[in-house]
Amino acid sequence: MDRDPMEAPTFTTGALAMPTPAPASNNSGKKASRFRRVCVFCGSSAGRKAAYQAAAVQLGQQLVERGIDLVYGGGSVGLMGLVSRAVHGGGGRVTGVVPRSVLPLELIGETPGGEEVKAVSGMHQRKAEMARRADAFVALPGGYGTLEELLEVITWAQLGIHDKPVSHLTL
Ligand SMILES: C/C(=C\CNc1ncnc2c1ncn2[C@@H]1O[C@H](COP(=O)(O)O)[C@@H](O)[C@H]1O)CO
Repeated sequence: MDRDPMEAPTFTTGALAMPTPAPASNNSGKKASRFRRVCVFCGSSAGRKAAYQAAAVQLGQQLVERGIDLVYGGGSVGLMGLVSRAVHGGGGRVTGVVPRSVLPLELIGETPGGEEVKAVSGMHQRKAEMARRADAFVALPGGYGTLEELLEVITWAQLGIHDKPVSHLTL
C-alpha cells in the first residue's frame, strides 16, 4: 500500500542508528552518536511530495537530537534550505560548502543565518570538502545533482578512498 505522502517518515537507517539498543546521553542530554558530522545530499528544489519536505525537516531534527553537526551544499533553497534551517533552528552547527559560481543560484532569499559558509572554487572541490569534513553521508530525495553527489561518494567508498557509511532515504 502506498504511504500517505503527508505522513512524516521514520528514520531507521543503519548509518544513523545507534549501535546499542540503549543509547547513552552526551553532556547536553542528547542521544550520543558515533558520528560528529554528517553530510546530507538533497534537492535544490522542494520536490513534488510533501513527504520529501517532511523528511528533510525530520532528518535535521534527528541530527540535532543526536548532537550531530550538518555539512551540506550550502543552499538556502529547496530541501537543502529545509534541512539546514531545521538543524540551525534546533541549535545544531551547520557548515555549507558552496562553489562561488553557484552562490547566487542556491544562496538566495532568506539565507540560513548563523551557519558557516565555505566558498570553494568548483563542484569537485565542494564534494571533496564535504567528504573530508563528514563522518557519514545521507542522501534525501533530489535531482541529478543529488544523484551525482551520492554516486560519487559510493564509488569513492568502492575504490577505498574513504570508508565512511553512505545511506539514502527512499520515500
Ligand atoms: C562532474 C562535475 C559536476 C557534475 N554535476 C554536479 N556535481 C555535483 N553537484 C552537483 C552537480 N550538479 C548539481 N549539483 C549540486 O547538487 C545539489 C542538488 O542538486 P539537485 O539537482 O537539485 O539534486 C545542488 O547543490 C547542486 O549544486 C564537476 O565535478
